[in-house]
Amino acid sequence: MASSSIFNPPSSTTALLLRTRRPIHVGPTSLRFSTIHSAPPSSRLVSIAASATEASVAKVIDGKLVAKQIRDEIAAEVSRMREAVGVIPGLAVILVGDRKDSATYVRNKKKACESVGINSLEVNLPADSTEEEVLNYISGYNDDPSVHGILVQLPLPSHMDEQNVLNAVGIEKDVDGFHPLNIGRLAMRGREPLFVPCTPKGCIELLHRYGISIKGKRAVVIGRSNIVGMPAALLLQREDATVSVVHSRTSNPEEITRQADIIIAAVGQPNMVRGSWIKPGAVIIDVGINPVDDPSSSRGYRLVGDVCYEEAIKVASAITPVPGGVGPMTIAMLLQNTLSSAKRINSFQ
Ligand SMILES: Nc1nc(=O)c2c([nH]1)NC[C@@H]1CN(c3ccc(C(=O)N[C@@H](CCC(=O)O)C(=O)O)cc3)C=[N+]21
Repeated sequence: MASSSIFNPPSSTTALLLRTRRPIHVGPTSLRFSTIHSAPPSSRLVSIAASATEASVAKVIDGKLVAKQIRDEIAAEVSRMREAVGVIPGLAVILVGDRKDSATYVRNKKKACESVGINSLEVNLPADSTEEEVLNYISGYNDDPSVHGILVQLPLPSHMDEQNVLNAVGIEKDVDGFHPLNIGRLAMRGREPLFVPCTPKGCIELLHRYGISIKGKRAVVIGRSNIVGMPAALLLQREDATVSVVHSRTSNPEEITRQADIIIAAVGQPNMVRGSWIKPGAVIIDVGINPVDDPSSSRGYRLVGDVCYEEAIKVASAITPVPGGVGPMTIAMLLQNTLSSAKRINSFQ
């Protein structure tokens, strides 16, 4: 098989390869050259020499396409369960306030639910609601057998104690994976969380589905948030990577990042990771979704990642775009968590 197939995009012809999720072991060196040059070993030396002068371009990891594939798989499972036991998975989303970005995300989640046959319930509370009102809704959904997943859209208004609210979500319906018990289990060897947070789970799923092996690799996570950076580092470690976390107090972020075979960037700083930060052949998962002014766009802004895409694409072997990378995967993982919750609650395999 040509070595370039390792990074074949998930088209229908490669769907089988992708679905098997068999780890394909590719060292950083072979990653570096095999993706760009599919030449046989005898001419590899020539390829290496050429790569120093020729511009090479990273494979684009198509999160939108993979997310669509996953939604199709979920839709099939949802109807199988409905036909077998008459249960339809239900997701309750609690949105407090009227932040425009949050409203957009919630709308997208609802659309995604509809597209796979998951029921979505939504409550939009005013920004000046009390924490107690939010807790009351959570408790109602905890007791509601038609609800299998509860998501409290973040950020909450500043007068609420976010952790207190997240703690109230029943652990068996915590499809965001933000409950301290789920996070705690994620951090422990030999334990399994009921749910893994959607964004980091989507990052790992992209690596798996593109046949990029993690075991033994050097991974650098940039950012240490509770919802992305920290769980991403834990997940990579569970996948046997050697993990470093770079954050705002790291004295030499560029130097550390340049050691990485796999970079997960989740800081919310537009274009922070430059080409010079990237080891040639590294794989980049860009979680950042940052609006920057763009008068030429109809919205007046466009979205860019935490990684300078134009520079990175010339150095990396594979990279996720923004938009169309991790974002759609986050929502696909939420649907997957909701389905698996409904299956667990109903003892349906
Ligand atoms: N409890 C909670 N759980 C979350 O999972 C959660 C949250 N709160 N608060 C906000 C963040 C952000 N988030 C995104 C999901 C999808 C896209 C997404 O699909 N983005 C598209 C672009 C969308 C556009 O064009 O505007 C893309 O990257 O291609 C982005 C961001 C989930 N979050």
